[in-house]
Amino acid sequence: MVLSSVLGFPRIGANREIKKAVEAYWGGKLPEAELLKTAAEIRKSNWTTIKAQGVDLVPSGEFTLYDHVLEHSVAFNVIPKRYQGHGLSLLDVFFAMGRGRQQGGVDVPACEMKKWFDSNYHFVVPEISESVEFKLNYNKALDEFKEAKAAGVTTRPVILGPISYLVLGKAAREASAGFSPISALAKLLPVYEQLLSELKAAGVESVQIDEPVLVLDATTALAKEYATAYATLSKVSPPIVLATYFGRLGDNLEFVSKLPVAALHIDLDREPKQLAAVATALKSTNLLLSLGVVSGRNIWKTDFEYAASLAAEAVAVLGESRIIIATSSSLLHTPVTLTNEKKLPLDVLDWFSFATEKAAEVATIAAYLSKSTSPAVAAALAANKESIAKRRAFEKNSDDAVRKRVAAITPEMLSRQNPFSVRVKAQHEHLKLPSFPTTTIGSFPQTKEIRTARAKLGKKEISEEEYNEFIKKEIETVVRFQEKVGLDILVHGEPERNDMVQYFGEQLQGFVFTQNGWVQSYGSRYVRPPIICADVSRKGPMTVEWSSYAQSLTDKPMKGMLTGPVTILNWSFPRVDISREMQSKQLALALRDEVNDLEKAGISAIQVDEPAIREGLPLRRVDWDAYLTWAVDSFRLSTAGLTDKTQAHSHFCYSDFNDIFPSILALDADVISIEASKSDMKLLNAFKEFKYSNEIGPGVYDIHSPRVPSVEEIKERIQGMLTLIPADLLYINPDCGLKTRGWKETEAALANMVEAAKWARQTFA
Ligand code: MET
Ligand SMILES: [Zn+2]
Repeated sequence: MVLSSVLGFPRIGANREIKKAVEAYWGGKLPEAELLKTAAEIRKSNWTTIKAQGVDLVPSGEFTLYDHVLEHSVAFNVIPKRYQGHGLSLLDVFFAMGRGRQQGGVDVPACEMKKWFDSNYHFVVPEISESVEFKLNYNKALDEFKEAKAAGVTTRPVILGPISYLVLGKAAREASAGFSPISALAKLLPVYEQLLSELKAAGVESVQIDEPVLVLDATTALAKEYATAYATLSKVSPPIVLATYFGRLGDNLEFVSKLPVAALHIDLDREPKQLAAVATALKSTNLLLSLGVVSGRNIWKTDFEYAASLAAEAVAVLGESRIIIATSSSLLHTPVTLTNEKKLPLDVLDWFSFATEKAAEVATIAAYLSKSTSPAVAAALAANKESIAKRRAFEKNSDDAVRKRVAAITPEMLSRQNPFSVRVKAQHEHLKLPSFPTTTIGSFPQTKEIRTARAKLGKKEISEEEYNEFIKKEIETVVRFQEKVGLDILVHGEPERNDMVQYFGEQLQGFVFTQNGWVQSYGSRYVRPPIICADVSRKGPMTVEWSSYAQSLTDKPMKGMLTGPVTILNWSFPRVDISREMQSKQLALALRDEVNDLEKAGISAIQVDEPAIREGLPLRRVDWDAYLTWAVDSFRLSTAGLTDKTQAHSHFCYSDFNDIFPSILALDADVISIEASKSDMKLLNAFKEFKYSNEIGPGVYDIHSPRVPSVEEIKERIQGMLTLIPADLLYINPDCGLKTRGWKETEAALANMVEAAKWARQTFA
């Protein structure tokens, strides 16, 4: 019999229960016990749901109230000194590390956060040094296994493997120069041994150990560490399913297939081509092969025939008994269930599968391969066949005008009329900017009032006119505040936007939307990615009215604000029937029209945000160039229609941009703002290597925390930047948009920022 397995499930609850509970707890409105009760309810519901779909191997232990990597850090006692000694409970230490804390005399910023591989999920980066005293503060995998058992579900605990944990970490500040986290492996392993032997003692039948770094190039050098670690762990552990995802094993297959584990999981959604090599490599071993055929990253219904054909290939080499049908990765990147979608037309709804439905998919495919004679399985197969055929028929409808326009893109369309050195003069004259210009990244606090107004509009409790009036007032408040505090390039604050991608998707042709398709981005922040389902085009101007209105209120330059083509693509669920490049170019053309319209309407600075450009980067270096070429071209295509005097801005955040810095340069944006303070200004190292010749504002303070940076602190950052960036190129701005912040801290922080900029003008200009 072929078994089915799910690698992980969303932790947010079908109705975002966790968000509500966690935020209430942070706000002091929910006691810890209640929070933990909600968490337990979600876990139980997840286990029973997955089991009810017929899945054999149900995951546990991957649940978290913030981030699963952070869970490992706190459980392993990898808690930086700055979070210790405040008398906080372990739960509050956990949250303080995730989001910072400024309360009751404690004032600590959050730990660094990074994107999880090429997804829009963010993890909290472990800080490792020689002095970390690893110990097991608690065994979450064990606790949740027992909890599931009590709820009537036997689960397969999931943990992040020791090598991935260390490789994803960074050297703590107190570590000695040249310290590499992986060198702590020998000290960390005993903790894993204890954790795993406790699982074994509790009767756990198999454990899923995630080692996603195995799909990265850099891991090849770690073959020895893998061999040592897994030789040690396999002695005390329940049988290990070694899980890889988001990419291919490549050369690492050679050593991975020799590890003393019971099974290997591979991602066949992303890398179906690796199947033949992996199956062959496992042939002479006893390992089972878990086939990730149901996408953990996208929402399209799985084509059962295709999945079964892949599985058949593996069965031919290894035999049925050595095959497991699985999701490609954790389902954490997909929404919880389709049953919450009441507004999608039925034929559209039929294209999709969310986490719950995907659990049913793995079970059905496994049953099919096991030659099940169940009528329910037969019906599911028939329904799948029909649904896939209908979707393929729909996908054939291309928009000829859009396709022709993409085909007609010329090299001239990718370049501004003059080089930056010429443009910058025209721009400074036109915009009348002081040295060290101050600006923000776009959004201002999305207050409860704003969200309520939008919800009311959605429920038709207020009219479009009333809503627009409300938004106008908001814009006016934001403009007046910026004038008062003394910012130089203003923004309208983006109050009309539910989300920086969704807002555009809703106005473009080619997208569909879910009501409840929330996916965790970080902590309690969730996004609802739009779905690209057809060729994309602009129906009409999208932001021109708001930007013009905002500009009409002030003599200061108003920055227009757009989300870039690559980011819209990377933060949507893309089509799988045409290339990402094609989708990106279609988006770029639509945005190019918007950029040109904004300029015509008198907007002289236009920011095209590309925070997600890095996360779309292929995980293997050999694949980089192809992606970066079309990504850079897409950005240039959207902005190159501007005349010299109009500034094209762009913005980047929460990724390590150092390694794609040449491509950031190649965008030829006049000004970029880039998050820098949360990653300890390490971004600035890139300036040592590459000379950035256009204008740039590395963020001077972290915006993910309500903590207000002092003037001194900002001055220090500016001083640090000036050691690497010429004074005449430097802009002063926060790390990112302020939408998650409250007004109180926003006002205080921006006032401090402006004061620091004034000091810089006096001191360095
Ligand atoms: C994640 S980047 C956000 C950029 C956007 N303009 C904002 O300010 O919110
Ligand atoms: Zn940002």
